[in-house]
Amino acid sequence: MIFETTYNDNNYPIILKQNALAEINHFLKENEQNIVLIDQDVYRFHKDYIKANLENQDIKFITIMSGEACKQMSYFESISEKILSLNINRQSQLIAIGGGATGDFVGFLAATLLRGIDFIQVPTTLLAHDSAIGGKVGINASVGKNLIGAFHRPRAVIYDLNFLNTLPHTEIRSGFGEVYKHAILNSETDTWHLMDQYPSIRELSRLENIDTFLKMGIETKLKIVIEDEFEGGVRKHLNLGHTFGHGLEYLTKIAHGEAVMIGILFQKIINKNRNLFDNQESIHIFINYLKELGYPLSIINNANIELIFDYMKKDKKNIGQTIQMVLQEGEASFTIESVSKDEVLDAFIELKSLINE
Ligand SMILES: O=C(O)C(=O)C[C@@H](O)[C@H](O)[C@H](O)COP(=O)(O)O
Repeated sequence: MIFETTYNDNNYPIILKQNALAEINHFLKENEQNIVLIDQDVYRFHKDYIKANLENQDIKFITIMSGEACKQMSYFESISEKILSLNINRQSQLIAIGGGATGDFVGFLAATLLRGIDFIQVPTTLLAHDSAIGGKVGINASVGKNLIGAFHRPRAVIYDLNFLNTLPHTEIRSGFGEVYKHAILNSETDTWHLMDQYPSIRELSRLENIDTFLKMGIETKLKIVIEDEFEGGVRKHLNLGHTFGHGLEYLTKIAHGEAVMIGILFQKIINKNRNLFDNQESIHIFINYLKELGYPLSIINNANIELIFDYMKKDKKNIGQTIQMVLQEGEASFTIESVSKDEVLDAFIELKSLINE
C-alpha cells in the first residue's frame, strides 16, 4: 500500500508493505551523505536484513540508545556533535530506523542541524505507524514529555511490516494503543471491528490482518494532519488519552501506548461524569478488554496523582493555567475541554476503584 500526503507542497509517500525496506534505495541521495541512525536493539536483531536491502554499502550507521532513553538533551547534544563531525551539509539526510522514540529523536536532529535537513522515517514498531506520520519530532525535558520539539516533515516513510514479527508483547500492546485510538477517532464500527479481530492477547500477538487496521490508522491520521498540520484545532484530537497518559508514562516509565490506553480509560471516566459519550457499561466493557489484552492497569494502584497532575500541567494543549483534555461527545465526535483539578482527582479515585473490582 502506498499513501501520499496531500499538502500544497513537499508531499511525501508512506509505503506500507512486507519487504518495503528495499524502496529506500529510491530515496537515497547520490553524492551526498545519507546517515542511518538506528535503535541499537533494532540494529542487533536486523542488521543483516537492513544491510542486504541497501544498494549503497558505504552508508554510515550510528547506533543510538533504544526507546525513550535517547530523547534527552545531553544525548541530543552528543549525537549532534557526532553527526556534525562527519561534515554534513544541507543536502545530507538522516534515516531513522526504529520505533517512535527513534523517529522523534532523529526527526528533531534533522529539524535542527544546519537549521533543517531531510530525513526518512523507517518505523519498526506498531506504534510508529502513528508517530512516523505528521512531522511531530522532539525530545523530552526533565519536567515532561516531548516539550522540546518541532514540526518537520519526513521525505518518506518506509514501513516494512517484516519488522513487526519480532516485537515483544509490551511493544505490541503499546502500538495497539495508538491503533485503538485511531479506531475510536474514526468510528464505532472500526472500534468494534478491532475488538472482534483481537479479543485477547493471543490473537493480538499474531497480528493477523494488522495491515487493514494500520491502513485505517494511517488514513485517519493523514486526514487530520493535512487539515491542521500545526495543531491549532482538530489535530488536538490525536492527543486523545495523552494528557493523563503522558503524565503516567513519564512517572512510571510504562510504554507510551500502554499509558495512552490507560489515558483513554481515564478520559472515558470524565466523559461519563460529564454525561458525555461514555457510561458505566461502556467503561466496564473497556476495562475488561484492557485486562484481556494484559494492559498494566495495576500500575495505577501505586501511582501518585499529584505528580501525574504536575506533568498534566505541562501539557502543550493547555491554555493559561487550565488543563485541556480531549473528551468524546458522540460517535467520532470530540471536543477539547478545560478539566479542573478536583475533576481529575475524583476521576483518579474512580479509576482506582474500577480497575480493582
Ligand atoms: O500527531 C499528533 O498530533 C499526536 O498527538 C499523535 C500522538 O499519538 C503522539 O504520541 C504525539 O507524539 C504526541 O504529541 P505531543 O504533542 O502530545 O507531545
